[in-house]
Amino acid sequence: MSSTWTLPDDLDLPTRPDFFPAPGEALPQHWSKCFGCGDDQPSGMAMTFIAEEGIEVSGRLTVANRYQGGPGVIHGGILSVAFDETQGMACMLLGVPVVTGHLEIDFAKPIPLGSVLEFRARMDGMTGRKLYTSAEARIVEGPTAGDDVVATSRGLFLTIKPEHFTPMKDFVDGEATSPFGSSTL
Ligand SMILES: CCCCCCCCCC(=O)SCCNC(=O)CCNC(=O)[C@H](O)C(C)(C)COP(=O)(O)OP(=O)(O)OC[C@H]1O[C@@H](n2cnc3c(N)ncnc32)[C@H](O)[C@@H]1OP(=O)(O)O
Repeated sequence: MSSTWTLPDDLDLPTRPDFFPAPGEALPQHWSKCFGCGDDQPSGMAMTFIAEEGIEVSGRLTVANRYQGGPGVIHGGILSVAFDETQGMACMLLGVPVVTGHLEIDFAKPIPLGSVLEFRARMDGMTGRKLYTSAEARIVEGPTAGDDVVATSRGLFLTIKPEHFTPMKDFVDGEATSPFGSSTL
């Protein structure tokens, strides 16, 4: 089964901006306490990202034992976090903060614990504040590594003003080590 996601006809495709890291360079984390990528989040997934050619980014996740859902396999929610994070990072191309409005995943194959997953995401187009993204994941290390796509995702992100996060400021855990709400390069 796959989704019924269809892209609107009237999308613009952004070009790669000068400020974006060159292909092969690392992308900065967008928020140090983020569960997906933050280095100040000990319980987090510590994903890392690099800029690819064009308007693509890639991310890596090592499937730790604590990410288990069914016996021996990754939890679908963890996989969803990884897609959310990777597709959000693809939106860095715009240089403005975004949040996820809608995310949908197709889980195509079981992913064993201990696998290393590579996610590739891109912006498929935008209109106004709405950014349409897609991504896929492959197992690049582990007992079932190969070229097969093991999961796919489509997501809608909305640009926001930095003030979006201001009402949440009092709920941040501990001292922020990167500027609050600075989801930009
Ligand atoms: C570059 C930075 C890198 C960041 C990486 C981050 C990775 C992690 C990202 C996350 O997990 S963010 C956390 C999860 N998401 C949230 O907490 C967002 C919660 N929702 C909101 O705050 C608001 O609903 C939202 C800002 C998304 C939209 O509210 P707004 O009042 O700003 O917009 P509005 O509701 O007027 O919708 C604007 C347009 O988007 C459309 N829209 C909004 N939500 C939608 C939805 N869910 N599905 C489809 N369309 C949607 C809406 O129909 C409308 O379309 P039109 O312009 O054509 O009229």
